[in-house]
Order: sequence, then C-alpha cells, then structure tokens
Amino acid sequence: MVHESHDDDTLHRRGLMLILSSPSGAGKTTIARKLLSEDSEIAASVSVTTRPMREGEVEGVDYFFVDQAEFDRMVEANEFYEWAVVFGNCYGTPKAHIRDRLKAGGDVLFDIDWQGTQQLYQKAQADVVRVFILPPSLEELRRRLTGRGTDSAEVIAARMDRAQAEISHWDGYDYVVINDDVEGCFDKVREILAAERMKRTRQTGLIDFVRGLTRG
Ligand SMILES: Nc1ncnc2c1ncn2[C@@H]1O[C@H](COP(=O)(O)OP(=O)(O)OP(=O)(O)O)[C@@H](O)[C@H]1O
Ligand SMILES: Nc1nc2c(ncn2[C@@H]2O[C@H](COP(=O)(O)O)[C@@H](O)[C@H]2O)c(=O)[nH]1
Repeated sequence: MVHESHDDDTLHRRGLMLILSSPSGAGKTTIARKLLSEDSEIAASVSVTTRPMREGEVEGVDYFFVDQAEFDRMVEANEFYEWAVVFGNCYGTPKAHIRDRLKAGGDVLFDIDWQGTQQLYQKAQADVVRVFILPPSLEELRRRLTGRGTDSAEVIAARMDRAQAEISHWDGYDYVVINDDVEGCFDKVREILAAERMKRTRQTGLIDFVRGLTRG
C-alpha cells in the first residue's frame, strides 16, 4: 500500500528507486514483471522509446512508443530524468508521476541500462538501489535471446556483441545476482528489496519514535 499521509503512522518511509539492469536477454524484464505482479508497493517506471514495438508489447505498459521527433522534443523540454541511446534507439525515463509516487512512500522499479543507472544515481543517490542481473553464461544468454523469439538474427548478434561491454559495468551496482533460475533470482531480488526498505535512513518517522521511547 502507498502511504498518502504521515499523520497516522510514525514509521513511514520514503519510497526507493529499485534499478534492475543486465545485458539484454539475461532476464531483468522477467524478474521485473514478477515483482510488479506480486508486490503492490512497487510500480514500474514506464520508459519512452523510439524502438519499434515488439509483438505482445502494450503501449503505456511496456513502453511509451514515440517517433524520433517526439523524443527530441521531450529532451528539449527537460521531461526526462535520464535518457540514453541503446542499440541505436533512444530510451528515456519520464519525470511524470515518479516524484509524486516517491514522496508518497511508494517504490518505483526501473528497467534501464548502466548509462541511465549512472545518471539516476547522480541525481538521487540516497533513494537509489542498483541491482545487476547476470546470465549464468554467454551461451545461455544467446539461447535466451534466440528463444524469446522477438528479435532478428541481426539484432541478436548486436546484443551479444554488446553483452561483454555491459557486463564490464557490474561494479557500478550495489548488488549482483546471477539469474540461473527465475525463482531463485526473484527470491534474491525480493530479499534485497525487503532489506533496503528497512534501512534506518529510509524510515522517516523513526527518529520521533526513538525519541518517544528514550524520553524520561
Ligand atoms: N532463469 C531463466 N531461465 C531460462 N530462461 C529465462 C530465465 N530468465 C529469463 N528467461 C527467458 O529469457 C528471455 C529473455 O528474458 P527477458 O526478456 O526478461 O530479458 P531482458 O534482460 O529483459 O532483455 P532486454 O534487455 O532485451 O529487454 C525470455 O524469453 C525469458 O522468458
Ligand atoms: N538508460 C535507459 N535505458 C533503458 C530505458 N528503458 C529501457 N532501457 C534499456 O534498454 C535496453 C534495451 O531494452 P529493450 O526493451 O529494447 O530490449 C535494456 O538494457 C533496457 O534496460 C530507459 O528509460 N533509460
């Protein structure tokens, strides 16, 4: 539940920004969807992209799909927290809704690459939790990209070519989880989220609560 007010409960906390990144095909979208369906306290940041829509994707759920002119307009109008070019397409995190949700104590989940992670971290360090998902091997990564059946052989080759460069950014993350099996990986991400939610610095009303306990 997202808390709308701080009047009725001393132990509310600020929302956090959970970033999931990985080389393409390692499984972050799979983990993200599972988390969103099982945890009502976290909502997705829906990115804007110039990439063509894949079969099965839904406008406003997976992405907001726009043309290059509209993306450029949004950049000019400062409507993104961060944006980057990934695999030749533009992707950006729109500001709309995110700030309000965090203020109300709701968490936000970001499926973005390492460039976006660095930009968000520079803007909101204390609120950001960075998780990097690795495939168990490069062979398995190729199998997943092929098995997904959404990309041409050319696109898959480009994603495989870029995988090692992306993996080289692993040390820019707070946590690294190997996605060997979906359930095991999901459990680890959920445990990270549970612990991060309990951090002393996120519990905005804790200082008053402790004062109450120690008074007199
Ligand atoms: N642990 C796993 N074992 C086997 N297959 C998996 C596992 N995790 C995900 N997959 C499958 O691998 C494929 C790629 O997963 P997914 O689309 O979640 O990757 P992604 O990291 O979000 O990729 P992209 O960055 O391109 O969006 C999907 O078909 C998914 O079902
Ligand atoms: N910096 C950003 N990266 C983003 C954003 N939205 C998605 N992404 C990353 O792009 C690649 C490719 O995604 P795909 O859906 O086309 O396969 C992947 O690494 C995403 O994490 C964003 O807003 N900013």
